[in-house]
Amino acid sequence: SPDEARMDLNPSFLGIALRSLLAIDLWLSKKLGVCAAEGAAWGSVRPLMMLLEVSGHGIPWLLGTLYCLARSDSWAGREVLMNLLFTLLLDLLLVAVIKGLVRRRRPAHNQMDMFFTLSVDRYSFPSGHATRAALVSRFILNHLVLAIPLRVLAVLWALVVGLSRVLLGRHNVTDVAFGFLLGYLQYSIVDYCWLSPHNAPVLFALWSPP
Ligand SMILES: CC(C)=CCC/C(C)=C/CC/C(C)=C/CC/C(C)=C/COP(=O)(O)O
Repeated sequence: SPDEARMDLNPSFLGIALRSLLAIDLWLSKKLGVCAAEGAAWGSVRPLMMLLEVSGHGIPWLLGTLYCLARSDSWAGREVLMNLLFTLLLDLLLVAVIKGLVRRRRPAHNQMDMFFTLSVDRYSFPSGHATRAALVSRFILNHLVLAIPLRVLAVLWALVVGLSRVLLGRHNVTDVAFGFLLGYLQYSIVDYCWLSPHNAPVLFALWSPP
């Protein structure tokens, strides 16, 4: 119809801005994917990036939290760990739903050699490592009493995990940027819905101290 033709010929400012952002994103992400393969410009740093990948993977965080929960002998410790577990599971669910809805393909230069992935992890938006890094870092800063250097380290770790996703070629810059934002917001949700023996007594009765 004439109306549709007019819309095609006069794309909105938002449409142009989004398309430009995506073009810059693809161009920048390709340039930054310097560890995407052994033979890439920074291929020798790839093992270090893979180590960062493991440090932000869901499996070690879930198993580590479950292990600490099983060993915890205080109510306060169990409460924090139970909420961390809830946070990690909520994050997996939310990222899987968004990845499944958006279905953005991973960058062409990525090698799909990640360990232990879910089927939705063939998609790249948002970066699950970035969401986890942001929320775990915020969780740690808010619930552990740490010296300043360790607090700085927690923030640096999250930033470096996010950066490593782009350097490895796993993600575009916008996947990681949105991942950070989502992880940050998810922490606010968890803080708001904080589980305690008062509002979830059954859950805590399951994990009575040994
Ligand atoms: C152990 C418990 C309590 C539950 C297990 C729940 C479950 C289904 C865990 C799966 C964990 C898993 C395989 C996570 C995938 C992590 C990953 C590779 C994400 C991709 O990150 P991205 O940054 O590349 O998007």
